[in-house]
Amino acid sequence: MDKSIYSPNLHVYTDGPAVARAFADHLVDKLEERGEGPFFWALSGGSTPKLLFKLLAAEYQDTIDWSRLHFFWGDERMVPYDDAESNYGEVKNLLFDHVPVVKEQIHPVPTDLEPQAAAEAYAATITELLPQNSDGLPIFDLNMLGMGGDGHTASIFPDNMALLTSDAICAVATHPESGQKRVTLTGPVIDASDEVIFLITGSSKTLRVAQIVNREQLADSFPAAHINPTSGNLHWFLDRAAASEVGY
Ligand SMILES: O=C(O)[C@H](O)[C@@H](O)[C@H](O)[C@H](O)COP(=O)(O)O
Repeated sequence: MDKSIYSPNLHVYTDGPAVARAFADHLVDKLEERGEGPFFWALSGGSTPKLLFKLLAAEYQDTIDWSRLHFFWGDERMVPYDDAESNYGEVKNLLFDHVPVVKEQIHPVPTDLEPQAAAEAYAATITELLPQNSDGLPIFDLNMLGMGGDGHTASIFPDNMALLTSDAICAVATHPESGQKRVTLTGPVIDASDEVIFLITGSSKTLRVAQIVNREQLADSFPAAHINPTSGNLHWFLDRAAASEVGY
């Protein structure tokens, strides 16, 4: 990792709910800033996003013009949508069933297909709907990511760092412990996003966050440490627990 260029904008909040609220308010600001037109948002799975989806459903019904939003996923588990493991199913239960989203603007990974076919079909949808940059890569307006305890992000795991530089838009990944098949956006597509925001909370992430933000040697082995959007709009929304070993 080129230590001279990797420096996420850190935002530290009291706890998980405060991180979720900060993200929700940022989304409102981003939509206002854009004025009008479609807004392409890639969601992530994980625990902190659950807090966000519940908050949006409870308090942001009237604050957000839901008709502008197109929903995608940074990664998805290859399970049925009604499976407890489904990232899409999670958002449907916590958010989509409670706010006036436009059904046709929800673009889940087609997990009823075989993994490779699902990745190709999902990539075709993304290519069809999103604007592209000068490299022909789709531009998400906002890419929301988490970071696993092993430093993975989306479903780019430490044992498959090649996905960080893949020329595919989406790829099939395998969870290193469970063997679960996933579809994930690749590193170059994530880095083509107009803005990338990591939501990282809890003491289980303290060491990893410190290793990456303090640019310790080990950082190179964590996929999350390599996400660096060409826009420069890289933000880490942390709670105090996750940020407690960051050297300012
Ligand atoms: O599908 C997934 O599992 C997520 O996309 C994954 O990348 C997640 O963001 C991290 O594992 C962090 O999850 P937590 O926030 O629950 O620690």
